[in-house]
Amino acid sequence: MDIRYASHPNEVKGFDTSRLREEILIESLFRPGEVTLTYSHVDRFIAGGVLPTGGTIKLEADQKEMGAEHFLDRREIGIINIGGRGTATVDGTAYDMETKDCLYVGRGAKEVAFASADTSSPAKLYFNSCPAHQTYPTVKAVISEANPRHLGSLTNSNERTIYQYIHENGIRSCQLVMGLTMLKPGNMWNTMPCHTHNRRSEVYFYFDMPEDGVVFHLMGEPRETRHVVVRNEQSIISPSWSIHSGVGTSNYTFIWGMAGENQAFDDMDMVAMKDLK
Ligand SMILES: O=C[C@H](O)[C@@H](O)CC(=O)C(=O)O
Ligand SMILES: [Zn+2]
Repeated sequence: MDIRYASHPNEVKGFDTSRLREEILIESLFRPGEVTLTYSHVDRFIAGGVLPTGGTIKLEADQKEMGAEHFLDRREIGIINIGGRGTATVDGTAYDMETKDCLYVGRGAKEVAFASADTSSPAKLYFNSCPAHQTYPTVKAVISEANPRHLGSLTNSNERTIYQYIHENGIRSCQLVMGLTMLKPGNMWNTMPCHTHNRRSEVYFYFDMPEDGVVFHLMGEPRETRHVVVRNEQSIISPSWSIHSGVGTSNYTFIWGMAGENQAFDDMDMVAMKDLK
């Protein structure tokens, strides 16, 4: 699996474009018939994707890097389908996964496997996983069961709805907080005004973008910002000290996942617009 390390903000200031991309961008998450895994030492967060184009694909532990027999021996996972209909089977129980359905699987599940209902329009299962100290029940939620929060306005080009799936008042977990944000047509900005949360790191996964569309994702300390050009179905790892915001060439959707010290979604350190550099 692809291993990423944590970097000090003072070191990141000196990175050129390719070094910054190597550290924080995950360029390829969906490969036919494979599970892709990126392991970040920031909060030991794993982000990955599964694209079942043939038979069933199992989620397996990287024996060397995880030192575990099963992927979820000491972890929990949140999975959101962004593709065609599929199934996620957890220890023999099959969960139907339509697009934008979310499945949380608690620590200790042994066999997790994925399949597409129709391989001509395969499921695309994006997931986030982090260490877990106890078992919370495995629960599925459809988008209408997620908690919607409407934010922004068309005049600020940032009208969007945040759907919270795994959070303090929704699907329970040890660390993982996860959901997705959909921008309304004509809106291109996410998370501006921006924030940091030194208590948690966060991974963004951008999708529902045209192939030639880009998001200029903004990262860095508030007074030392940098951008990374992100394309459809790519992820960005945001260390806890970094802002995470972006502007696209058209509207898009993104999945956010967080882990760390707390799960308090609103515990953010807002950055005043006058302080950005
Ligand atoms: O800590 C919370 C996260 O950064 C996101 O949920 C923000 C977001 O989806 C948005 O403003 O559109
Ligand atoms: Zn955030």
